[in-house]
Amino acid sequence: MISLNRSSFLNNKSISGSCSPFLGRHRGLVPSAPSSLKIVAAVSSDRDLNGSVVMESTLKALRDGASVVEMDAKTAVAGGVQDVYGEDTATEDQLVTPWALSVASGYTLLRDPHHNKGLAFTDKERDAHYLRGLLPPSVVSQELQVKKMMHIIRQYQVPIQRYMAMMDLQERNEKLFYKLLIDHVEEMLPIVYTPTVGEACQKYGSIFSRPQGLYISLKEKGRILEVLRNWPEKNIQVIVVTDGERILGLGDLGCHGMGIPVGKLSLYTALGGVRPSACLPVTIDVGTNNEKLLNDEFYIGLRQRRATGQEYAELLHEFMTAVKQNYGEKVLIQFEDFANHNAFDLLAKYGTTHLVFNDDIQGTASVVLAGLIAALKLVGGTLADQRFLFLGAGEAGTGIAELIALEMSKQTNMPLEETRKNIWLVDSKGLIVSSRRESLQHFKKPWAHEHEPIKTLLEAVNDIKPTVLIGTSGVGRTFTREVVEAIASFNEKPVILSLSNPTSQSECTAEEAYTWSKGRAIFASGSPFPPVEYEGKVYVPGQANNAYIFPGLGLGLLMSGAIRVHDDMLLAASQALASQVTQDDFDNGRIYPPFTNIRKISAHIAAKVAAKAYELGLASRLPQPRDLLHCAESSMYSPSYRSYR
Ligand SMILES: NC(=O)C1=CN([C@@H]2O[C@H](COP(=O)(O)OP(=O)(O)OC[C@H]3O[C@@H](n4cnc5c(N)ncnc54)[C@H](OP(=O)(O)O)[C@@H]3O)[C@@H](O)[C@H]2O)C=CC1
Ligand SMILES: CC(=O)C(=O)O
Ligand SMILES: [Mg+2]
Repeated sequence: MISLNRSSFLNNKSISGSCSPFLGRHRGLVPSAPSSLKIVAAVSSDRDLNGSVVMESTLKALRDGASVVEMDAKTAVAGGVQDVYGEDTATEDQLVTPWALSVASGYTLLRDPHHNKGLAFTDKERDAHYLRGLLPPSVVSQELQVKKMMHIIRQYQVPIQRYMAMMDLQERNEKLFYKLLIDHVEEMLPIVYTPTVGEACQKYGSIFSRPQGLYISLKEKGRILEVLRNWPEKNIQVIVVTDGERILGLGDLGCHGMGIPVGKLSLYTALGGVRPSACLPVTIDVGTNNEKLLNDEFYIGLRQRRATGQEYAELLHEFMTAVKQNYGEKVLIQFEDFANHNAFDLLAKYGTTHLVFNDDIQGTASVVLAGLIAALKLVGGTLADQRFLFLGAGEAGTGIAELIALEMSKQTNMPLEETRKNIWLVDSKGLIVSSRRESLQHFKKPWAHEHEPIKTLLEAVNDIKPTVLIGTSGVGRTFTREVVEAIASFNEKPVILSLSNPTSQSECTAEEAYTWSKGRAIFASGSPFPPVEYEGKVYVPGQANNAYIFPGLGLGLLMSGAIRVHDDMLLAASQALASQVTQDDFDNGRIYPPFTNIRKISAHIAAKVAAKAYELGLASRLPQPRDLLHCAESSMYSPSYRSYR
């Protein structure tokens, strides 16, 4: 188990001393990503996730006792050298990070979450890796470890304790963490993701034990590239970044927003099969305007009010530039939970130069469109036959509205300006209408239709008479009984989506939607609700959450080597997700498939997204694989333990 660390350098200069000469002695056989190195060290490995092949010759050389080196496909074919540490390219006056390679064994191996197997180390491995006596004699299977962990986690009554137990496991034994998450996805998702991750962010300072992810604060201005180089993994493929200003529907949580990128990336691995070492969670700390946090002795971020304007823009620009410089053109950057006054601008600014997407605007749009396409099977008619009303006209609301309008336009050949007229949005000041145009933020302007001003949602429902009601306000219990009864009074099957997270912010509960509509609502929510029994029938609400989309979308982008995200990819992802809803789901009133099949679903989404990337000429991984679905499925990370020689 070859791991890369700086402590070995600090403890033993001769090890690091061997790094540079080592490079010199083995031109073409350079140390590259530690993740690949780990795989090289495992006897059975021949391919790492997302395609890079570990050369059989390297494996053979290792078996034959050659030095511990890695040769990736690129290096072997071109004979070139990937200077992942920046050491070769650094001039004499530039500082370099003294990364060193070492083989983890004994106590260090047990403390290395990437390689630790706990009691699952075999007797042979215990002998080979100096583990004798460091573990009790029993040898158990990974399945038994999963069973035991589930037993422990289920004993915790409080969700945050379950969250902490999961985070602890992730820090201790990564493969076991992912096996648990994958094998028990329906049960574990609400723990590592919404709603519990919301509570975890609110309490992040108090529960903080070991840091996860990379913190980039104003203190690091001018040194972000250096900071990126402190991260131990070098082959990063996906970054989820937040500045913590709009964490779920919980507002500005500053640096405590880190729980979100960490959680989202664990889903990239568990749901989308992207290997964990390729994932980098980042929190940009520009301060917080949350007074409670500023006065909280356990707050872990900068104690200052948020930087804005040029100072903010410069830090973000330095980050975006450094990411590209360090990880190349094709690293995927997912913007997450930024406030809308930055989110739209960042997406517009970097959408043309980087592989970026905003999950709250685009991922959410794609998942909701998928649900609506599926819902049409229950409601009847086409998308263009529907009238949509949103509560909330921010990132999620206008993002969804725009994608629906785009899909309608494609289906009907009507101009976008026309299809938008089927869609109405209410914000905190009431219905968005033309008389408000001048004072509206730019992303609301396309929705300012001709209409008398309306102040309340109930009035808007009664006036617009929507067939579909979508909550993206971040404010709980805003779909009141009157609102639900009103929409149910003129729709046989009203579609009601309460998208706001976490559960406390949901516009209504599943029980309220079914009861107040007398069992006629087609309901889905951002955070999960349990099944509801109403007048003897059981209704199973779906979860309209971007977690259905971003892991598969990301995998498709990586697989194809896409260089940009295109709206047609979001539409392709929606169609792929909608096609996975079965008759059995419909019979239960669901417009989304269960998360139990999510890896299969993500593979389908990835294949369609990748196909679209090739079709649009945005794919760089050539030639196009013949069977993209097989390619997606076979490249997924496996949480099963590997054998160590
Ligand atoms: N299910 C999912 O997958 C996703 C869910 N979400 C959830 O959606 C919610 C909103 O996120 P996002 O769009 O990014 O947030 P934004 O802050 O961008 O938008 C919120 C919108 O809600 C409006 N609003 C706030 N309070 C009220 C109110 N009392 N009545 C009417 N409108 C109100 C705001 O009005 P104004 O503009 O006037 O201030 C604004 O237009 C969050 O809870 C988030 O968790 C987000 C992404 C994905
Ligand atoms: C799900 C999500 O991305 C959000 O609530 O912000
Ligand atoms: Mg989000």
